[in-house]
This record gives sequence, structure tokens and C-alpha cells, in this order.
Amino acid sequence: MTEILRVENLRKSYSGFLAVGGVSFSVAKGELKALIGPNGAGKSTCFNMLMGQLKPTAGKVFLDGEDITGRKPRDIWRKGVGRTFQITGTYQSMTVVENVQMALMSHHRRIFSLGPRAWKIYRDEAMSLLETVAMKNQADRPCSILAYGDLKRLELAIALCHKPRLLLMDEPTAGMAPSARIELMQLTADIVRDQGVSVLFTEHDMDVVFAHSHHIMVLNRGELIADGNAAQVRNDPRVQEVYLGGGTLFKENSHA
Ligand SMILES: Nc1ncnc2c1ncn2[C@@H]1O[C@H](COP(=O)(O)OP(=O)(O)OP(=O)(O)O)[C@@H](O)[C@H]1O
Repeated sequence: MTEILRVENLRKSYSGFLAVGGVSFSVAKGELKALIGPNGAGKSTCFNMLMGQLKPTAGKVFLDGEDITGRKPRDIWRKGVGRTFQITGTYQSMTVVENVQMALMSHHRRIFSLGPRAWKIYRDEAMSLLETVAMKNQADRPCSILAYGDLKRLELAIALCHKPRLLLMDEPTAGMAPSARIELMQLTADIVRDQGVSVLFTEHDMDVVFAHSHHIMVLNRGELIADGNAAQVRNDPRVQEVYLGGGTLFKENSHA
């Protein structure tokens, strides 16, 4: 297994309160890995430390072997760590393809160097990314009229503009209908398989988590209590205890 991300003994305390208490884990190249846990477990705190928004109290983060601990978010993003958020950050007045072109211009650092010609360039590349997320037929629609699930797929295309080696997805399916959730994660799994990108995501919907993740980590009160495949995590007594018996959360028809 080749690691893209390695986290060693990462800790964060807020005025003496230990939100993340020394977690260690890794994400492999081409892996789709979930980080789950009850509310307040420390998932967002962990993500924010990986992405540079929060400085760890202690511990190290390595990207492809390089120490990126405490680096600025923009540096980490430039090094190939992308992120999607719970709330989409698209420009509502622009069309779908223009939003992707804008992200491509930013990636190629040409955003301020072009005038009206801007919308002619990167269109083919943008259309190809829209094809990846099955949004090509909506390219010229304004974002303001898109369904929420389509906005999330567009956000994924925008994140891919920067050719991330690792993509962090914070509750990607929040606010979506159950069928759209499964579709979005299937799309993400296809991208992981076809492009070799690694994805680490947090999620509250256990059907989504158990249907698509290669591995699952469980955080509870800032401590990592499990890290394994679906069957290992489902059968872990500490995990079952945290999820109040598990029966209703870990469905038998989920993939092992
Ligand atoms: N800025 C802060 N100051 C003080 N405490 C904080 C701060 N941010 C988070 N916490 C606390 O740290 C703990 C972990 O919070 P965090 O948001 O990381 O959890 P989470 O697992 O992402 O939760 P959720 O699933 O509800 O988003 C919680 O007890 C939270 O109240």
C-alpha cells in the first residue's frame, strides 16, 4: 500500500478541552476512506487540521512523505489537497461550464490576466470534467436553477480542476435525498477508481459509508476507536457501543 496521507499523533485542544486526542492513520493512493463518528467526535477539527485551517496542538501530517503540518491552506491546496464543503461555493449568476472554467483559470493562475476572451479558453477541458460528473448536458444552464444534487456534482467537478492527489469531502451528501446520496458517492467511487485520486470523507449516512468506502475509521470523543474494512468496523464491539447497538445503523445488505 502506497500512502498519500499519513497522520501521526495529531492533537487539538481548545482552551484545555481535548477535541482530538492524538490520532494516527493513513490514506492510501486510490483509496476511498470514511471518517465517521457521533456529533462532536472531532471529525471537522481533524479535517481542518489536515487542510491547514487549524494549527494542531501536537502531531504531524505528511502528504506523500512531505511534512505539511501547520502549512497555510493555500499551500496545502497547491500541493494537491482539495476539499469540498457542506455548502456549495458556486457562482449562482454564472453558468455551470463558466464555474468550471473559472476554477480552471484559477488552477492555471490566469484569472486576472484575461479579459472577455476568458470564456473561450478551457471550455473543452471544462466540458470534459462535466462529462466526468455527468453534467455535460447542463453546461449552459445558470447555477441558480440547478437542483441541489446537481450543484454537489458541479462542486466535485470544480474540486477536480486542481487535479488533487487527495480530496477531503466534508459530509458530501448532507441535505440530499437518499437516492441522490448513493448516486453522488457512486460517482465519487468511480472517480477514485478511474483517476487514482484518494478521497477521505466524513458522513453521517451509514448506508453511504458502508456501500462505498474501502476502509472506515471511527472517531469517538477525539479518539480513533476503529480503522478497518466494513465488516471489521461493523463487528467492532466499541463501535457498536458508540452507535447504540448498531442494528439500525449497520444494515446487513451493506457491502462487507
Ligand atoms: N473553536 C472551538 N472552540 C472550542 N471547542 C470547539 C471548537 N470547535 C470545536 N469544538 C469542540 O470540539 C469537539 C469536536 O468538534 P468537531 O466539530 O470537530 O466535531 P465533529 O465530529 O465534526 O461534529 P459534527 O458531526 O457535529 O460536525 C466538540 O466538542 C466541539 O464542541
